[in-house]
Amino acid sequence: MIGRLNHIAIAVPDLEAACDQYRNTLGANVGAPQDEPDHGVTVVFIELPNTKVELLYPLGEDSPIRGFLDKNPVGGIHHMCYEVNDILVARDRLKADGMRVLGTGEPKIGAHGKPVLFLHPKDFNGCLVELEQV
Ligand SMILES: CC[C@H](C(=O)O)C(=O)SCCNC(=O)CCNC(=O)[C@H](O)C(C)(C)COP(=O)(O)OP(=O)(O)OC[C@H]1O[C@@H](n2cnc3c(N)ncnc32)[C@H](O)[C@@H]1OP(=O)(O)O
Ligand SMILES: [Co+2]
Repeated sequence: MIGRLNHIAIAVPDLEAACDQYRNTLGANVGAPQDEPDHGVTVVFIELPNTKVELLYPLGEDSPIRGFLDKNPVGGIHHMCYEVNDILVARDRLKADGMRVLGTGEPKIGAHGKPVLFLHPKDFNGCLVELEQV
């Protein structure tokens, strides 16, 4: 069911500082910040040869990552995003297996303009999982 690793997301307390570090200290190809109000975050993608890093910063009062940053004030790995061919088939199969799909259970359009869903971290060894339909 899951395919390529699309990205690994890191929640950061200072987006500009994290971008500077990846660009200047790590010499990475750092994209421009994208506000994603429907998801309550500002994201920056860092293109790597074999996957992407997604830097996350809270956007708005109801950001779903605010609690994470309160618990992890220096930041931390927030989620892993795997690619799937059919997100509704994947969702229904995961629900049938008793996995918790977060939010309404309906996919939202993510930062790449593709449908995404999130699966509860407690069902995946403490790892928040995002699925993106490609
Ligand atoms: C623009 C879209 C972009 C893209 O790639 O396209 C994105 O990736 S958007 C990313 C931001 N959106 C989301 O993360 C949506 C899904 N996340 C959520 O719904 C929440 O973050 C949730 C429910 C996972 C956690 O919310 P919150 O921390 O407010 O709730 P709890 O305190 O009840 O947490 C429950 C339990 O889970 C632990 N937790 C929380 N976040 C994570 C995490 N990222 N990884 C692992 N574990 C996590 C939290 O510590 C609690 O554990 P407990 O032992 O009960 O204290
Ligand atoms: Co993501």
